[in-house]
Amino acid sequence: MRRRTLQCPGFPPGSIITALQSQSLLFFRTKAHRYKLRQQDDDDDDEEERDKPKPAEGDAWGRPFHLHKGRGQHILTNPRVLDSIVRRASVRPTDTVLEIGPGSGNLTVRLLEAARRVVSFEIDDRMVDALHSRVSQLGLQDRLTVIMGDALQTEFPPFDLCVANIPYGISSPLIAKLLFELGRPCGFRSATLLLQKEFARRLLASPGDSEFNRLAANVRLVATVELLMDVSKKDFVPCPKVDSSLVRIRPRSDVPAVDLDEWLAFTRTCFSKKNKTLGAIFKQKKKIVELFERSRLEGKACKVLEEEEEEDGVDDDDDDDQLGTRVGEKEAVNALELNVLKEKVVGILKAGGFEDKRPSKLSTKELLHLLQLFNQEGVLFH
Ligand SMILES: C[S@@+](CC[C@H](N)C(=O)[O-])C[C@H]1O[C@@H](n2cnc3c(N)ncnc32)[C@H](O)[C@@H]1O
Repeated sequence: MRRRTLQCPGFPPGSIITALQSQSLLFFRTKAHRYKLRQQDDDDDDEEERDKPKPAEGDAWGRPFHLHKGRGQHILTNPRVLDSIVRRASVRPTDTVLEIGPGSGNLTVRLLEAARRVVSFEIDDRMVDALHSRVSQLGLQDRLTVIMGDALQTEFPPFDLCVANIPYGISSPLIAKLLFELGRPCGFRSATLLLQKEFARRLLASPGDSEFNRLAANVRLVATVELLMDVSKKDFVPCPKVDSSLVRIRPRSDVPAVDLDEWLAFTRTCFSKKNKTLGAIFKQKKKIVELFERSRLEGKACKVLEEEEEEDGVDDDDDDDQLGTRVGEKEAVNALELNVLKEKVVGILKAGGFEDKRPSKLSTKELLHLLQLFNQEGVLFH
């Protein structure tokens, strides 16, 4: 049977990389060489051995290996870029580094050389095995802890820096986890992450920029973001469709005193239609109902009805007619309360001068001010 195989740096001879089953020749640079990747048939093994490119990275795999695009398995193979990531991450010899998605370990081995220890989260058990073998061969195993599992679902241990070429599919929730779920202060100096270029641009956007969105607004509240370098898609195997950017995210030490859950729920509402005016967003019935359900007004409205029910001796055994009346009463009260809430919300927006403004143009200070105005009037988002 003819089977397609592909040689590439970071993989042992004979590795099967299904994501790369194209007939074309692929080229990419390494520090010293420009390696040629060539698809060959298995029955050309002898020729393959002769012609095979020297792996750019040490590796320990001795068995076929399929890369899963769905898990973002694009291996960064350019040693220049890998070295640069570690350098720009400013790793200190005393640091514990958190790495998400070590894959075959191209970045991990460099981090291990620079840091005191590395804790890596990897979801793919085949990668974990390969990483363990590779790191053991280098004698660096004592400084590496690999946690097998989904990085989003597993608690992070304390760490000084996060440095990672992450699977791009988890960029948003991972950044949210790093910045909003580790408590205050976060306890780490910075996260140096390789991200999809377009995603990185959104993260770097300022209010008024077309890319500015809820994620950028949330991140700006608690961190600063800087662009370190762009990385070509040609530096990965298999070659993804998109280019990448390395960014550094630094948690702020001066985070405004705001309930972060309340802030996140508030920006979710504000940015639900980022190019509409806040007046248009908050006048939507759906939004008012959501606010009604969450705000204290709901508590009050329901309480009134519950008290009435207690006084009337209404209980679960009431017949359907009585229940129907009750439901009708409840709906009427709810409709009234909804109108009151809508007027209140519009009044707050008008008084603060926000009715005609668009969320994508508001600074953190302005958003915080609006949230404060809402909260002062008892309108809660969380
Ligand atoms: C883009 S590759 C990076 C590999 C390596 N760091 C490199 O630079 O070549 C992403 C890695 O993350 C792993 N991964 C995907 N989803 C994950 C998750 N939710 N938690 C932990 N690891 C994950 C994949 O199996 C893959 O090894």
